[in-house]
Amino acid sequence: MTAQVLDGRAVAAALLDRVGREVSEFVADHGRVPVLATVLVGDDPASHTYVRMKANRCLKAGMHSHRLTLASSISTETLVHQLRELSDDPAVDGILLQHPVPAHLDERAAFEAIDPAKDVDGVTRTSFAAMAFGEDGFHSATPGGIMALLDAYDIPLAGRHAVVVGRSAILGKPAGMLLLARDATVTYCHSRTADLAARVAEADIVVAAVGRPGLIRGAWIKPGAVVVDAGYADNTGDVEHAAAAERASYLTPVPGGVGPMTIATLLAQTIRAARQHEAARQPSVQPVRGAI
Ligand SMILES: NC(=O)C1=CN([C@@H]2O[C@H](COP(=O)(O)OP(=O)(O)OC[C@H]3O[C@@H](n4cnc5c(N)ncnc54)[C@H](OP(=O)(O)O)[C@@H]3O)[C@@H](O)[C@H]2O)C=CC1
Ligand SMILES: Nc1nc(=O)c2c([nH]1)NC[C@@H]1CN(c3ccc(C(=O)N[C@@H](CCC(=O)O)C(=O)O)cc3)C=[N+]21
Repeated sequence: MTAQVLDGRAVAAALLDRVGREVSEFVADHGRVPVLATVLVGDDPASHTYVRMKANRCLKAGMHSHRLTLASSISTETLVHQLRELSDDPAVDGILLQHPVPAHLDERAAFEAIDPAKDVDGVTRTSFAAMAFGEDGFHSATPGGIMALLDAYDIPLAGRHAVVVGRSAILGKPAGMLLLARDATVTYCHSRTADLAARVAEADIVVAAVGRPGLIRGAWIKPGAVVVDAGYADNTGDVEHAAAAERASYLTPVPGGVGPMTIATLLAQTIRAARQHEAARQPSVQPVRGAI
């Protein structure tokens, strides 16, 4: 058996078409273009590439991107201040702070300086709680993109054993929460997991989110399992692809799988934020002046 490819590029293109149409409607209705602010700290070339890709996609979808690049030597206070300014800026609809920030900075404090109404990358604790409780809110972009990709292929999740390898706040942990919300039985694995091979071998659905090429061996995959490879180190995933494709029912390629879905989800959430932003500006019920 050779696995069917989960074509993230194609599913993302369809999603971005829809976003483009929604942006045109938004511009017609409100006379302005939605704006995504991206914040990058330091000069890691890979991070620059991702941020540039996101900005290019914004333009293609008819949105503006406002790029802020900060020196790696800045303090947490400065970064928090910059993010609060963007949060308070009425011209900004969505904010993305590229992870990871340099190690001397408090990344959590920086994420929390993002107004949850503008948290289109789903990194704040408000967004995380909404994901965990199954409430309305912005999804963490990569896990949201993974769910949209699984749904595009009608892959059933309820009652299936999902094994998530990796537990970062922007990827592994929220991916498990979203799978749990869809009634999967979820196991998290991480750097202290005792027998990774045995845990992966039990999975009906594997989500690899580590950043170590080849960590997940093809021979570990249960025949018929669905394999989602979110790893992205040197343009390479975490899964040993050729061998996994012999056993999996579905497999995401790298590139062309989770990456494009992440960007499409980010932009879909940005147009949603812009609409909510406009709705909040025009309250349908006018306050009664002098009533109290
Ligand atoms: N395609 C896309 O859109 C995106 C791709 N990525 C990619 O996904 C990968 C992970 O990103 P991110 O979550 O930010 O990375 P982090 O470095 O923040 O987290 C990595 C996770 O992997 C775990 N881990 C490390 N080594 C092992 C091991 N030997 N066995 C099992 N688990 C291990 C860590 O465990 P512990 O917690 O114990 O340290 C940690 O939870 C990267 O390659 C990144 O580039 C990320 C975001 C978006
Ligand atoms: N706060 C935050 N949110 C993120 O979503 C986030 C982040 N930080 N830090 C870095 C990672 C990495 N990431 C990628 C997004 C798209 C592709 C992508 O679209 N890649 C193309 C390849 C593009 C090419 O190289 O030509 C693909 O997989 O097909 C890759 C990687 C988002 N990340």
